[in-house]
Parts: sequence; C-alpha cells; structure tokens
Amino acid sequence: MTMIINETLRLYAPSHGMLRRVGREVQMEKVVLPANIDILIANVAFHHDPQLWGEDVHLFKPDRFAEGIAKATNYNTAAFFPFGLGPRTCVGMTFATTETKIVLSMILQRYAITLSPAYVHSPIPIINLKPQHGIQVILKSLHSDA
Ligand code: HEM
Repeated sequence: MTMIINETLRLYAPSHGMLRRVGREVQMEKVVLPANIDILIANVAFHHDPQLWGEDVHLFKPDRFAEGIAKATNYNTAAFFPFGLGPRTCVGMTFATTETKIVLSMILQRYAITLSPAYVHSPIPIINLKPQHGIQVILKSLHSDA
C-alpha cells in the first residue's frame, strides 16, 4: 500500500509547489537569485522528470517504489517530496499516510472498487491539485449481507 500511496503522491501531489522568498542574493551554480523575489519550487516538475524516473515517468507504476524511494529516484531522494523538504516538512505526513492506509484498508475489506465509465481524468491545480470532475467509482460489496 505504501508503494501505491507514493506513486499517487508522485503523479498527483496535492501540494504541487512550494513558495519561498529569497532573503538575500544567492548564486546557485550559473543561476543568480536576487534578494526579495518569490520562487515556486514545483515538486510536480521533479516528480515528472524522465531523467530521474525513466521514460515511463507518466505511467502509474507503484512497483517503481518496490525497493524504496532511493532506488525509485535513481538515488536522488530529494527529487521526491510530496510533503516538502527540510525544516518545513509537513508535520501531518505520518498522520496523513497512516489515515490513508486505515481508510483504504476499511474500504477494501468491504468492497471491490472499479472506476466508473463516467470518470474523466482531469487533475487541476486549484490551490491544491484535485480531480476537476470528482472521481466516480463503482463499489461492489464483497459480503452478501452488506
Ligand atoms: C496527503 C496529505 C498532505 C500533503 C500532500 C501535505 C503536504 C504538505 C507540504 C508539501 C508541506 C510543506 C509546505 C511548504 O514547504 O511550503 C506541508 C506543510 C504542513 N502540513 Fe501538510 N500535507 C498533508 C497533510 C497534512 C495534515 C493531515 C496535516 C495536519 C494534521 C498537515 C499539516 C501541515 C503543517 C502544519 C505544515 C506546515 C509545517 C511548517 O511550516 O513547519 N498536513 N504539508
């Protein structure tokens, strides 16, 4: 389940970019960042880079995380940061992933899920990344008495 959650967060990170204010002029190799500008650190760009993930970067392949994040990122672990990085890393990260696993487990114990033919894939960034038309699924009870 961790692999599926990681792959979902890679392709569809809800917080797809992080804003930072440059406090003083900084030189990063050939790039000079002047003071007092705002920069957007788009994790979505790193998460969709074929040089890091391979030519199948746009495919949903949870298996790429089978041997952990280091192997999946070709040993560039900082290239996968759906919860941010450094001192401002999401404080809710463990809570959010544990909650996701509990809720998914509760659903999967009771239902088989298939995508509805009505579903239209259209992720859209409105503050957070979200499915523009929702996610219509068909739940089939696994228990005859339910
Ligand atoms: C899948 C769910 C979540 C995702 C993808 C997510 C993502 C993020 C990201 C990317 C940041 C860093 C923002 C930045 O650096 O500018 C962040 C910060 C934060 N998140 Fe989350 N988050 C999630 C769930 C939660 C939950 C459930 C809570 C609270 C229970 C939470 C509380 C916070 C807080 C308080 C910060 C600010 C930390 C700081 O600035 O020191 N998050 N989150």
